[in-house]
Amino acid sequence: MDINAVNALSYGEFLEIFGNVIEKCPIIPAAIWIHRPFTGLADIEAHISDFIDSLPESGKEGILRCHPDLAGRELQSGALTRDSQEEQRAAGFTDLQPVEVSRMRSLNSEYKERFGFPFVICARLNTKRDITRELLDRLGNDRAAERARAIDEVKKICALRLRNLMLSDSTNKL
Ligand SMILES: NC(=O)N[C@H]1NC(=O)NC1=O
Repeated sequence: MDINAVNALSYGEFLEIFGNVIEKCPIIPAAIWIHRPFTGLADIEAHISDFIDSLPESGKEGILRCHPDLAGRELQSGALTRDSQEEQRAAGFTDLQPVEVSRMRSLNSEYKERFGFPFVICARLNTKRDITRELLDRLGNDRAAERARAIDEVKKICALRLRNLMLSDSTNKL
């Protein structure tokens, strides 16, 4: 789908296709709709990024809390969004040994206990080994630095989801 096709979508169609580029936060693509016509993929990405940056810290944490845990219960019960399911699979989280699942769960809990929001990382850009190492590393950050780091990861996830949508013929979904 090229940018002209994106600009020709109705509001409802746009949300149907781009509604989950930030996990479970359709209000974000809804909010940037006003900036149409977009000049390209980078323009959509920049509007989303600016919108997120304009939020108060509580709003940014709210976005983080919309993300499911990596290797969490939702993965096991099949309750993830399709995007998240594919990303977690790409990082190897669908093939974990029970001992690896327990390790991830306990690290996720420790992280959440420390920061009050879930650990977020762009799974497609990392292996499960990188992710465990990063989680341990990032546990040493202070809350403000960690919030900013996690939001950067949200933007990376968004960039890849947008690319996927633009490269696929998403209008077929309508
Ligand atoms: N917690 C977390 O990082 N979740 C995610 N990361 C990613 O790439 N997709 C997700 O759902």
